[in-house]
Amino acid sequence: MTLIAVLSGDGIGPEVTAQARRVLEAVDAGLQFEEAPVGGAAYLETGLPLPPQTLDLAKRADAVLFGAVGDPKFDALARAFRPEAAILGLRKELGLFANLRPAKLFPGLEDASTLKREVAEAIDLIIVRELTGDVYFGEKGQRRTEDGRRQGYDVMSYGEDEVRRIARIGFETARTRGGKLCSVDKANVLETSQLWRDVVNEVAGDYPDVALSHLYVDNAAMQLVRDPGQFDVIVTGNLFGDILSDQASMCAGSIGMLPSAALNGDGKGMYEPIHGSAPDIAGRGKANPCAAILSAAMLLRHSLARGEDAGRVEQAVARVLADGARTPDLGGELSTEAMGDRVVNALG
Ligand SMILES: NC(=O)C1=CN([C@@H]2O[C@H](COP(=O)(O)OP(=O)(O)OC[C@H]3O[C@@H](n4cnc5c(N)ncnc54)[C@H](O)[C@@H]3O)[C@@H](O)[C@H]2O)C=CC1
Ligand SMILES: CC(C)CC(=O)C(=O)O
Ligand SMILES: [Mg+2]
Repeated sequence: MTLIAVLSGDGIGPEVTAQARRVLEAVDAGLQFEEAPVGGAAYLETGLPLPPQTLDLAKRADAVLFGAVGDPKFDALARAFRPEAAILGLRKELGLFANLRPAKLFPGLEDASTLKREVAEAIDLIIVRELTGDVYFGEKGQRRTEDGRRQGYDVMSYGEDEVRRIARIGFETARTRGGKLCSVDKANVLETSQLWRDVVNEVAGDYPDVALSHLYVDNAAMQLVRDPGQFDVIVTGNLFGDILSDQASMCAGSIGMLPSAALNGDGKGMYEPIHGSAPDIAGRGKANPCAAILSAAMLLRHSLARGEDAGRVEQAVARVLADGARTPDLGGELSTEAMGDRVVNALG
């Protein structure tokens, strides 16, 4: 029996996750699903954003299908109780250090991209984002300086082992694609980045067949909109990867199009769209479910070793988009559920 934990969360999380689950059910009626509350929904139910029974389910399951967490109504809570603590906790507890975020333009979405058609057409890259380190997990807090002023701090740090293992994922990913890896850092200013760059260069010795380059993150952000076709695989830290992937999503037409896989290097994975809970459109059937559906395809490929089924789902999404199916973010009028219907029907 294959068990999928479904943690759909807040805002549009449940709306898009429902469509991803339907697609998985259409691919294999034998998959078992178990749902558990997470994020703001879990806080309201249990007083905790990541209750022990939810974490236990995520650990027991063969894979986790995750929606999104967060809502402004929880902003005043202490950090440990905010919905976002749940996703950071899951990533840490499950050891999901490698986040794959593919960005490519599906044929038909050229006009949805913020880039000129001929520039947009070339985007087909994967951001390999480190996911359990960096400022998100360093010491943090607020304090008073000696003169009584408030100060906030978040410590950015990386150990060499953390950099080495994500660099290896970057090189291995590049090997399966175009053989090009671009490491993104801020080594002209940050010690963390200098270590990052040194370690990536050391690991490169094991991958002479991969062409390695380095970019500072500010330049990388600019290059991503100037000429995204130059990138094959980008490997970068947690913070930079978070920001660059949202940016890459608009090159590919919408933040509602980008899926992700968070992996522990041993088959365990959590699969989620890169977007958040989108409180501005939640509850109105306006969310694009494609990112969640494509995340389900990544689940099939990476946790269930069912690459052929993953390809079927990706082709179904490509087919309905080529036929003109569009949610509002892509300039259309289809509801979240209607878009899910189209993809399920295209699966045949
Ligand atoms: N993985 C997660 O659970 C994440 C959670 N968040 C949380 O989500 C909440 C909202 O954050 P925001 O900064 O507004 O980012 P967001 O990604 O939720 O939304 C940004 C913009 O993109 C639009 N958008 C997002 N997903 C869409 C989709 N599938 N279809 C159509 N439009 C879509 C939204 O309507 C909004 O205008 C916050 O509480 C934040 O902390 C943010 C990012 C990731
Ligand atoms: C709550 C955030 C750390 C999640 C996020 O923005 C992301 O992983 O893309
Ligand atoms: Mg993000």
